Amino acid sequence: MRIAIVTGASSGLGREFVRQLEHFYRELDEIWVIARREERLVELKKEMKTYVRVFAGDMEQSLVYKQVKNRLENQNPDVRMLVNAAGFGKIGTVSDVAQEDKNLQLRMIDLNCRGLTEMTCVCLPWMSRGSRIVNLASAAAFCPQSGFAVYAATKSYVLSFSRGLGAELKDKGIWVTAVCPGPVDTEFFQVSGSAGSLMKESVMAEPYDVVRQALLDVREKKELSVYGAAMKGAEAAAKLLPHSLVMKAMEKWGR
Ligand SMILES: NC(=O)C1=CN([C@@H]2O[C@H](COP(=O)(O)OP(=O)(O)OC[C@H]3O[C@@H](n4cnc5c(N)ncnc54)[C@H](OP(=O)(O)O)[C@@H]3O)[C@@H](O)[C@H]2O)C=CC1
Ligand SMILES: CC(=O)[C@H](N)C(=O)O
Repeated sequence: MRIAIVTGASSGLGREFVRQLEHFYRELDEIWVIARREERLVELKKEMKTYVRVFAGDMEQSLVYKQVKNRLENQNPDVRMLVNAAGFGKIGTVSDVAQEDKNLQLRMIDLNCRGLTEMTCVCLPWMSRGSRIVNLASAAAFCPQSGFAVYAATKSYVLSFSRGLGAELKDKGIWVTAVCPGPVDTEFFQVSGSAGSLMKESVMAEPYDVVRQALLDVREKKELSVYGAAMKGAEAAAKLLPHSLVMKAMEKWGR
């Protein structure tokens, strides 16, 4: 049985991956979807032609990983693709966010870094030559960001982890792609607080376009998927210029 597993499938980019996977990979027998909001996952299941198996659970807790692992052990599927999309951010300085909720940033690190790593480790034994791992990093991974410091740091982890893991798995024919979009119009900003700046609003992308580009890049075994000219420019700037300069520019125009 050939399956794909998608975390964060109840909205935004994760849900869009599930929708487009059906068209990109016609040979899938099942898509397993993970998020806390079960009713959203059930809704998604209803609209899909491919069988969708729902795992409703909190990835900050251990139970859902055990449930996925048990199911993998029982069914012994070939995991053709893992999409790690579950994640969140919070706009604000480290001290302001901590004052509002002292655990929030720690939970962010837990979900964005530990959760993504744990789900990858759970799935890896069931992946084989040609399988793909798709990790939602962000353009925020390219350079530190004041006012979004913990989030950007978690995404630098995702980018670095994806590249290191990709190098480890290359000989096994398993390909890892880090997806690094700029702002995308999803529920992300309802959780994080407003996208805020005119600059962010002006480069806001649609989930459909970002995911389509990502799946094309995944097909071509690209290490990175960066959607749009503006974010490609941001990637180049962060490579070529001192980060202190890029950070100043972002402070001036980015918020
Ligand atoms: N939107 C953007 O501008 C960008 C987003 N990204 C990244 O893309 C990924 C997806 O974000 P996006 O789709 O935009 O945001 P959304 O808020 O639309 O989706 C986030 C998803 O993560 C799930 N999730 C959140 N917390 C948990 C949890 N504790 N356990 C299980 N699932 C959880 C949510 O499901 P539920 O609440 O039901 O649990 C939801 O399905 C994130 O990693 C984000 O950092 C990267 C670059 C840009
Ligand atoms: C939420 C994101 O990851 C996005 N790249 C942004 O910086 O707004």
